[in-house]
Amino acid sequence: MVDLAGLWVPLVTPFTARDEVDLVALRRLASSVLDDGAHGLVALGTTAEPTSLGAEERHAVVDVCAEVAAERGAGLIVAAGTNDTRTTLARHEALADVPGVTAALTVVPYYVRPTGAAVVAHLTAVADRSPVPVVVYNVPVRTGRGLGAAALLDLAAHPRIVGLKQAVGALDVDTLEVLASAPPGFAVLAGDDAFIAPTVLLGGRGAITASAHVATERFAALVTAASAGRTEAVREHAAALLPLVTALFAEPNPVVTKALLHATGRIPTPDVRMPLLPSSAEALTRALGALDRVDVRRVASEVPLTS
Ligand SMILES: O=C(O)C1=N[C@H](C(=O)O)C[C@H](O)C1
Repeated sequence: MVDLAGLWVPLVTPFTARDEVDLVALRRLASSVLDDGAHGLVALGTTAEPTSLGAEERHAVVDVCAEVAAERGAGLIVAAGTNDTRTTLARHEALADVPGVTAALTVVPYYVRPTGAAVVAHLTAVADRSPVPVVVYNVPVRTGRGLGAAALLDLAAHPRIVGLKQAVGALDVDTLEVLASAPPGFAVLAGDDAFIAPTVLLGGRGAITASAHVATERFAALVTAASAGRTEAVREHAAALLPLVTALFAEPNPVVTKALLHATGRIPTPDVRMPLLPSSAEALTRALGALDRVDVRRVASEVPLTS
């Protein structure tokens, strides 16, 4: 049984002023979110700007995340999907050499626009050969192709496909069908930060949440409360966090999050690589205000302990 329950933070890639990956800052960030209640780390998620990293940089990022996860006994998901099957297979096979990987995150191939049947064939071929379990990443706004309930439930029946990061911008009927009908060992994770509460209340196992770089304790408490069905607490946490989530996603992820982490002294620069542009001053001001209004101390007793 793969343990995907809880809050997973897809880490940004901090850059130095010389545009190098700052592995020291990455290590610090990874440790801090685990200290603050995250169950695990996601390396090379969309938030990490993976398409702007070279092969050596990608390896270095994964190595740091693997080290920190191992030190803390935390989970590690590594995003290994891309838009061609051969490269996707090679990236999954390479995970055999990374210790402690909980699962690979495998995105629906973007840009190419294969048929639904072809996307299922791609994900099945990858899962057949992957040395680690696979979590499917369904994010049509980024990929141009979305998977509906029938395809997702087909994939959920594969013994190596253990979960779904669902990011369809809504709690739609397909998501409800998957939550209702997926096998017990299959974990649905909220992939849109604004939809953690309803997804987990309806049976989702947790969330992969870029916003949780900040106010991590409160996001962890939200997931914990929703998993336990404590609806009053869920409403309170979700209401407190929504302005922060909308502020962080006012511009393309992760530009505002990086600006906020820099402004609060947690990464050395707010820099993103082109084609992203840095956050506007207005978006940062709004995010700082939203973060200021989240009371993280309200939740101390609800944060699950990591080892
Ligand atoms: O990197 C991720 O994983 C996430 N990416 C999403 C996106 O940028 O679309 C947002 C989500 O919080 C996690």
